[in-house]
Amino acid sequence: MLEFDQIALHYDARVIFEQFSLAIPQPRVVISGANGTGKTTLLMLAAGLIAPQAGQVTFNGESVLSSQVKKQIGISATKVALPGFLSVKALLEFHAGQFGCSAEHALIDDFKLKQYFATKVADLSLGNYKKLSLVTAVMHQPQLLLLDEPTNGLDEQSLLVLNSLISDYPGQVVIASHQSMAADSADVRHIALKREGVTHT
Ligand SMILES: Nc1ncnc2c1ncn2[C@@H]1O[C@H](COP(=O)(O)OP(=O)(O)OP(=O)(O)O)[C@@H](O)[C@H]1O
Repeated sequence: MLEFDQIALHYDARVIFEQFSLAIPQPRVVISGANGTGKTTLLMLAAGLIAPQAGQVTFNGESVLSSQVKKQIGISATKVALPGFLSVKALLEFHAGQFGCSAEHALIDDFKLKQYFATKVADLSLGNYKKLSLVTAVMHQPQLLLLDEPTNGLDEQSLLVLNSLISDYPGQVVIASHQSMAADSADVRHIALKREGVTHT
Protein backbone atom coordinates (compact mmCIF):
# COMPACT_ATOMS: atom_id res chain seq x y z
CA MET A 1 0.00 0.00 0.00
CA LEU A 2 1.19 3.48 -0.88
CA GLU A 3 0.74 6.00 1.90
CA PHE A 4 1.37 9.72 2.29
CA ASP A 5 1.46 10.74 5.92
CA GLN A 6 1.29 14.41 6.92
CA ILE A 7 3.30 15.55 3.92
CA ALA A 8 4.55 19.10 3.49
CA LEU A 9 6.07 19.97 0.14
CA HIS A 10 6.94 23.56 -0.71
CA TYR A 11 8.82 24.88 -3.70
CA ASP A 12 10.32 28.01 -2.16
CA ALA A 13 7.30 30.03 -1.00
CA ARG A 14 4.87 27.97 -3.05
CA VAL A 15 2.95 25.42 -1.01
CA ILE A 16 2.03 22.34 -3.04
CA PHE A 17 1.15 20.01 -0.13
CA GLU A 18 0.62 20.83 3.54
CA GLN A 19 -0.41 18.24 6.14
CA PHE A 20 -1.38 16.03 3.23
CA SER A 21 -2.34 12.46 4.11
CA LEU A 22 -3.60 9.79 1.76
CA ALA A 23 -3.60 5.99 1.91
CA ILE A 24 -3.94 4.11 -1.37
CA PRO A 25 -4.54 0.38 -0.92
CA GLN A 26 -6.26 -0.12 -4.29
CA PRO A 27 -4.29 -1.84 -7.08
CA ARG A 28 -5.34 0.71 -9.74
CA VAL A 29 -5.48 4.44 -9.13
CA VAL A 30 -6.03 7.36 -11.48
CA ILE A 31 -5.08 10.81 -10.20
CA SER A 32 -6.59 13.75 -12.02
CA GLY A 33 -6.49 17.48 -11.46
CA ALA A 34 -5.91 20.78 -13.21
CA ASN A 35 -2.46 21.76 -14.47
CA GLY A 36 -0.19 22.65 -11.61
CA THR A 37 -2.18 20.96 -8.82
CA GLY A 38 0.74 18.65 -8.03
CA LYS A 39 0.09 15.33 -9.80
CA THR A 40 3.66 14.96 -11.02
CA THR A 41 4.99 16.11 -7.65
CA LEU A 42 2.90 13.42 -5.96
CA LEU A 43 4.36 10.72 -8.22
CA MET A 44 7.90 12.02 -7.67
CA LEU A 45 7.29 11.86 -3.90
CA ALA A 46 5.93 8.32 -4.27
CA ALA A 47 9.04 7.31 -6.23
CA GLY A 48 11.31 8.75 -3.55
CA LEU A 49 12.85 11.08 -6.12
CA ILE A 50 12.04 14.10 -4.01
CA ALA A 51 11.81 14.18 -0.24
CA PRO A 52 9.03 16.04 1.57
CA GLN A 53 9.98 18.82 3.98
CA ALA A 54 7.78 17.11 6.56
CA GLY A 55 5.99 13.79 6.82
CA GLN A 56 6.70 10.45 5.26
CA VAL A 57 5.84 8.53 2.13
CA THR A 58 5.79 4.75 2.57
CA PHE A 59 5.18 1.72 0.42
CA ASN A 60 4.09 -1.38 2.34
CA GLY A 61 5.08 0.41 5.53
CA GLU A 62 8.64 1.34 4.54
CA SER A 63 9.97 4.72 3.48
CA VAL A 64 10.22 5.14 -0.29
CA LEU A 65 13.50 6.98 0.33
CA SER A 66 15.23 3.71 1.23
CA SER A 67 17.23 2.19 -1.60
CA GLN A 68 15.66 -1.24 -1.06
CA VAL A 69 12.16 0.17 -1.49
CA LYS A 70 13.22 2.27 -4.50
CA LYS A 71 14.07 -0.97 -6.30
CA GLN A 72 10.42 -2.01 -5.93
CA ILE A 73 9.24 1.17 -7.67
CA GLY A 74 9.17 2.11 -11.35
CA ILE A 75 8.30 5.54 -12.74
CA SER A 76 7.66 6.88 -16.21
CA ALA A 77 7.43 10.67 -16.20
CA THR A 78 8.61 13.39 -18.54
CA LYS A 79 10.33 15.08 -15.62
CA VAL A 80 12.36 11.94 -14.99
CA ALA A 81 14.56 12.42 -18.04
CA LEU A 82 16.34 9.51 -19.70
CA PRO A 83 20.01 10.14 -20.58
CA GLY A 84 19.95 11.42 -24.15
CA PHE A 85 23.55 10.58 -25.01
CA LEU A 86 23.02 6.80 -24.68
CA SER A 87 21.69 4.58 -27.46
CA VAL A 88 18.37 2.88 -26.71
CA LYS A 89 20.13 -0.47 -26.31
CA ALA A 90 22.80 0.98 -24.03
CA LEU A 91 20.15 2.62 -21.87
CA LEU A 92 18.21 -0.63 -21.49
CA GLU A 93 21.40 -2.46 -20.55
CA PHE A 94 22.37 0.28 -18.09
CA HIS A 95 18.94 0.15 -16.47
CA ALA A 96 19.07 -3.67 -16.30
CA GLY A 97 22.48 -3.43 -14.60
CA GLN A 98 21.19 -0.89 -12.09
CA PHE A 99 18.24 -3.05 -11.10
CA GLY A 100 19.81 -6.47 -11.56
CA CYS A 101 17.18 -7.53 -14.10
CA SER A 102 17.17 -8.74 -17.69
CA ALA A 103 17.52 -6.16 -20.47
CA GLU A 104 14.92 -8.19 -22.40
CA HIS A 105 11.23 -7.42 -21.93
CA ALA A 106 8.15 -8.33 -23.98
CA LEU A 107 7.15 -4.66 -24.03
CA ILE A 108 10.22 -3.86 -26.17
CA ASP A 109 8.78 -6.02 -28.96
CA ASP A 110 5.20 -4.96 -28.32
CA PHE A 111 6.26 -1.30 -28.73
CA LYS A 112 8.44 -2.20 -31.77
CA LEU A 113 11.47 -0.56 -30.18
CA LYS A 114 14.16 -2.95 -31.41
CA GLN A 115 14.51 -1.06 -34.69
CA TYR A 116 15.69 1.94 -32.65
CA PHE A 117 18.31 0.12 -30.58
CA ALA A 118 21.15 2.04 -32.27
CA THR A 119 19.35 5.41 -32.05
CA LYS A 120 20.42 7.89 -29.40
CA VAL A 121 17.71 8.47 -26.80
CA ALA A 122 17.88 12.23 -27.54
CA ASP A 123 17.01 11.56 -31.19
CA LEU A 124 13.86 9.52 -30.51
CA SER A 125 10.46 10.85 -31.50
CA LEU A 126 8.14 11.90 -28.65
CA GLY A 127 6.11 8.67 -28.87
CA ASN A 128 9.12 6.38 -29.02
CA TYR A 129 10.72 8.24 -26.11
CA LYS A 130 7.52 7.68 -24.11
CA LYS A 131 7.56 3.97 -24.99
CA LEU A 132 11.19 3.68 -23.87
CA SER A 133 10.35 5.49 -20.65
CA LEU A 134 7.49 3.02 -20.04
CA VAL A 135 9.81 0.08 -20.69
CA THR A 136 12.39 1.37 -18.20
CA ALA A 137 9.60 1.81 -15.64
CA VAL A 138 8.44 -1.82 -15.89
CA MET A 139 11.46 -3.91 -16.90
CA HIS A 140 12.56 -4.59 -13.32
CA GLN A 141 8.93 -5.62 -12.55
CA PRO A 142 8.38 -3.16 -9.71
CA GLN A 143 5.62 -3.77 -7.20
CA LEU A 144 4.61 -0.12 -7.57
CA LEU A 145 4.32 1.36 -11.07
CA LEU A 146 3.95 5.16 -11.35
CA LEU A 147 2.87 6.53 -14.73
CA ASP A 148 2.69 10.26 -15.42
CA GLU A 149 0.50 11.04 -18.44
CA PRO A 150 1.38 7.66 -19.97
CA THR A 151 -0.73 8.15 -23.11
CA ASN A 152 1.09 11.29 -24.25
CA GLY A 153 2.48 10.86 -27.76
CA LEU A 154 1.36 7.24 -28.21
CA ASP A 155 -0.30 6.08 -31.43
CA GLU A 156 -3.42 3.89 -31.38
CA GLN A 157 -1.58 0.57 -31.54
CA SER A 158 0.69 1.61 -28.67
CA LEU A 159 -2.31 2.75 -26.62
CA LEU A 160 -3.70 -0.79 -26.89
CA VAL A 161 -0.35 -2.14 -25.66
CA LEU A 162 -0.36 0.36 -22.79
CA ASN A 163 -3.94 -0.49 -21.83
CA SER A 164 -3.23 -4.20 -21.60
CA LEU A 165 -0.02 -3.51 -19.69
CA ILE A 166 -2.03 -1.55 -17.11
CA SER A 167 -4.88 -4.08 -16.97
CA ASP A 168 -2.61 -7.10 -16.57
CA TYR A 169 0.11 -5.59 -14.40
CA PRO A 170 0.63 -7.75 -11.30
CA GLY A 171 1.57 -4.84 -8.98
CA GLN A 172 -0.03 -1.56 -7.95
CA VAL A 173 -0.38 1.03 -10.73
CA VAL A 174 -0.81 4.74 -10.01
CA ILE A 175 -1.52 6.92 -13.04
CA ALA A 176 -1.61 10.70 -13.32
CA SER A 177 -3.66 11.49 -16.39
CA HIS A 178 -6.03 13.96 -17.95
CA GLN A 179 -7.42 11.27 -20.23
CA SER A 180 -9.69 8.36 -19.44
CA MET A 181 -7.75 5.12 -19.48
CA ALA A 182 -8.50 1.42 -19.88
CA ALA A 183 -7.95 1.33 -16.15
CA ASP A 184 -11.14 3.40 -15.85
CA SER A 185 -13.37 0.59 -14.63
CA ALA A 186 -15.42 0.10 -11.51
CA ASP A 187 -12.55 -1.22 -9.40
CA VAL A 188 -10.31 1.76 -10.08
CA ARG A 189 -9.90 4.42 -7.41
CA HIS A 190 -10.16 7.96 -8.74
CA ILE A 191 -8.50 10.77 -6.86
CA ALA A 192 -9.11 14.35 -7.90
CA LEU A 193 -6.35 16.65 -6.69
CA LYS A 194 -7.43 20.15 -5.86
CA ARG A 195 -5.33 23.04 -4.77
CA GLU A 196 -6.89 23.04 -1.33
CA GLY A 197 -6.71 19.32 -0.79
CA VAL A 198 -7.89 16.01 -2.12
CA THR A 199 -11.34 14.94 -3.22
CA HIS A 200 -12.17 11.28 -3.69
CA THR A 201 -14.56 10.57 -6.56
N1 LIG B 1 11.25 22.12 -9.10
C1 LIG B 1 10.28 23.01 -8.95
N2 LIG B 1 10.54 24.25 -8.49
C2 LIG B 1 9.55 25.16 -8.31
N3 LIG B 1 8.25 24.93 -8.59
C3 LIG B 1 7.94 23.72 -9.08
C4 LIG B 1 8.92 22.71 -9.29
N4 LIG B 1 8.29 21.60 -9.77
C5 LIG B 1 6.99 21.92 -9.85
N5 LIG B 1 6.76 23.18 -9.44
C6 LIG B 1 5.47 23.85 -9.33
O1 LIG B 1 4.66 23.03 -8.50
C7 LIG B 1 3.31 23.02 -8.98
C8 LIG B 1 2.88 21.57 -9.19
O2 LIG B 1 3.60 21.04 -10.30
P1 LIG B 1 3.30 19.61 -10.89
O3 LIG B 1 4.19 19.42 -12.07
O4 LIG B 1 3.39 18.61 -9.80
O5 LIG B 1 1.78 19.75 -11.33
P2 LIG B 1 0.87 18.83 -12.26
O6 LIG B 1 -0.44 18.70 -11.58
O7 LIG B 1 1.58 17.57 -12.60
O8 LIG B 1 0.73 19.73 -13.56
P3 LIG B 1 0.46 19.34 -15.12
O9 LIG B 1 -0.95 18.84 -15.20
O10 LIG B 1 0.63 20.66 -15.82
O11 LIG B 1 1.50 18.33 -15.50
C9 LIG B 1 3.29 23.85 -10.24
O12 LIG B 1 2.83 25.13 -9.91
C10 LIG B 1 4.74 23.92 -10.67
O13 LIG B 1 5.02 25.12 -11.33
